[in-house]
Amino acid sequence: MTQWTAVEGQAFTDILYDRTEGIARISINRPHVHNAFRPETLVEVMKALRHARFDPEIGVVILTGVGGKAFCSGGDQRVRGDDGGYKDEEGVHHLNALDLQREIRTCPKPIVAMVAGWAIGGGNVLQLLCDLTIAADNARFGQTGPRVGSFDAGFGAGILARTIGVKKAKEVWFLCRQYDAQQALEMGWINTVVPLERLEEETVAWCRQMLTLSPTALRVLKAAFNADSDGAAGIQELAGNATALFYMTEEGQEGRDAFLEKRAPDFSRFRRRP
Ligand SMILES: CC(C)(COP(=O)(O)OP(=O)(O)OC[C@H]1O[C@@H](n2cnc3c(N)ncnc32)[C@H](O)[C@@H]1OP(=O)(O)O)[C@@H](O)C(=O)NCCC(=O)NCCSC(=O)CCC(=O)c1ccccc1C(=O)O
Repeated sequence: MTQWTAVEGQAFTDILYDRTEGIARISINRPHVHNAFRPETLVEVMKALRHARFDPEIGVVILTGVGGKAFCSGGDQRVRGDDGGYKDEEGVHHLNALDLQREIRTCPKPIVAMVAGWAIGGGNVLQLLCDLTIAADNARFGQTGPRVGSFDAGFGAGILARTIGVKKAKEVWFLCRQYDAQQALEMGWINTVVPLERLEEETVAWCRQMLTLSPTALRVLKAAFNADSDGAAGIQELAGNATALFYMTEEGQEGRDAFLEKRAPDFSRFRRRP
C-alpha cells in the first residue's frame, strides 16, 4: 500500500493533492457528480500541476478521481451557463478545460491518468491527453457532446483520431456510445487494464519505473510526441529543450563567456560533427 502525504501549503476545495516519493497525485474530489469539473476545479488542478512541475523532487504526476466510480464525467452541466461556458461563483463563464488540456501537454514530466469508472465527455479528453492511462476493469469511456449540446473540436477530436484512428474516433463522437476498458484497450485508447483493487499499485509501479529513467530523455520524448500536433508551439517546446541542452555545453557557454569578457568568441575547439 502506497503511503500518500498531503502536499503542505496547498489547500483546495475541489481536488486532493498529495505525494509519495517522486510522484505527485492530483485527484478530482467531486464524487457526488462523478467528478464533473466546474471552472474552480480546473483552476485548482492547474495550480497543483504547476506546483508538481516546479517541484524538483517530483518526476511523475498521476491525475485521477476520488471514489472509484468515476475518473471524471466532464463539464458540470449544472453550472453550464448561457454565455459560452461554465459559470464560476462570480458568474463569469469559462471554457478553461482547454487551458488544462494545454498544460497537461506542455508539462515536461509524464502525467499518468489513473482511471476507475467513468471517463466521459471532457473527462475522457483529459485522460486521453495524459501521457499514459492505466484503467481499472470498471472503467468506461466515451463522448457525450452531440447528445448534451457540446463538442470538443480541438484535441478532443484530433488527438482521439490520432490515438484510435479516424473511423473509430468518428464513431465515438457521432454515436455517443460507451466503451468498456477492454474495448478501449483493444483500440489503443488506454495502456492497460487491471482489476480495480490493483489500480493504484499498478499505476505506482509504472510511475516508479519511469522514475528510474533519464528525466531529460522522457522530457524531450514527451515534447517530440506532441510537436507536430501542436504546430509551431509544439516545435517551440521541442526546440526549447535543444536550447537548454546547448546552454549546458562548453560550446554554448563559450559564446556567453566571450560576450561577458568583451572578446571574440573562439569556437575553434568544437567539432563540426558529421
Ligand atoms: C457518466 C454517466 C454516464 C453516469 O451515469 P450513472 O452511473 O447512471 O450516474 P448518474 O446517476 O447519471 O450520475 C450520478 C450523479 O452525478 C451527476 N452527474 C454526472 N455527470 C455529471 C455532469 N457532467 N455534470 C453534472 N452532474 C453530473 C448526475 O446528475 C447524478 O446526480 P444526481 O444528483 O444523483 O441526479 C452520466 O452521469 C452522464 O452521462 N453524465 C453526463 C456526462 C456529460 O454529458 N458530461 C459533459 C460532456 S460535455 C463536456 O464535458 C464539455 C466540457 C469541456 O471539456 C469542453 C469541451 C470543449 C470546449 C471547452 C470545454 C471546456 O472548457 O469545458
